[in-house]
Amino acid sequence: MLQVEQVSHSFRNAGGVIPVLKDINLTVSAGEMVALLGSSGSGKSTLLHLMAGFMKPDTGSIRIAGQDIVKLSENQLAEYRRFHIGYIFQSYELIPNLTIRENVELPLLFLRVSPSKRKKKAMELLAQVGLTDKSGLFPSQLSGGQQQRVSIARALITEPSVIFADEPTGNLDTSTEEEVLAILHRLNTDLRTTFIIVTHEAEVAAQMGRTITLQQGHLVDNRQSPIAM
Ligand SMILES: Nc1ncnc2c1ncn2[C@@H]1O[C@H](COP(=O)(O)OP(=O)(O)OP(=O)(O)O)[C@@H](O)[C@H]1O
Repeated sequence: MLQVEQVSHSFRNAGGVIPVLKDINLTVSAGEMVALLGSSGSGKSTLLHLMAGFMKPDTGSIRIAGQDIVKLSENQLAEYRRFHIGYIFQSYELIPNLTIRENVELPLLFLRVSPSKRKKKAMELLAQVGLTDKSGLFPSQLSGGQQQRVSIARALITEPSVIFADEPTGNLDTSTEEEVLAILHRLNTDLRTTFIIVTHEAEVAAQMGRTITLQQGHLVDNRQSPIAM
């Protein structure tokens, strides 16, 4: 469902050109849970941003469900992201003055879904992540792990075929990390959502079905996890 072919990318700044990704090739099948592992600065977030359509690579193609997103115009890409892609940030990125339910509903507001349908769907997803009783609270009234569960519900509300997550448990303690990873696994099993998760923790990567390792912008390893759940 996701094919990255010969993707290279550089950043330009006052000091010159910084090559960040070099000739990346990878394929992810529908329903997989994949970890992107690598040391700091190896290019994980850059690759995730390219695959999620936040920016375009210098060269190469990125096909999601057959569509090369590199070829889309900015408007088409924004539209594509709204319908097909979910994104989970390390720092949750919830809107502080909206309630938990309103935060989860937000992607559907942009898709002009009616208020009653938005509310129903948001409450269903909040139930799935165990937060029904928190729906009327504001983000600051929730713990970090609860806020990340809200952001998972928000990412799922458009029923995207793939969810990209950048260090989704990076701000959480170990037991809360386990809870959040368990929710991602359950959603993967129940909804067959594909997850691509950036992490620098080998223990998190070991819980995914496959681990792709980057080193200084090169893909150096791509293997099934021996102990994947
Ligand atoms: N907007 C930018 N402009 C210039 N250089 C950038 C930019 N974004 C990232 N880089 C550089 O690209 C390289 C890869 O960055 P990236 O954030 O993809 O790495 P990462 O593996 O996700 O690291 P970390 O684990 O620390 O988040 C780094 O050397 C970084 O300094």
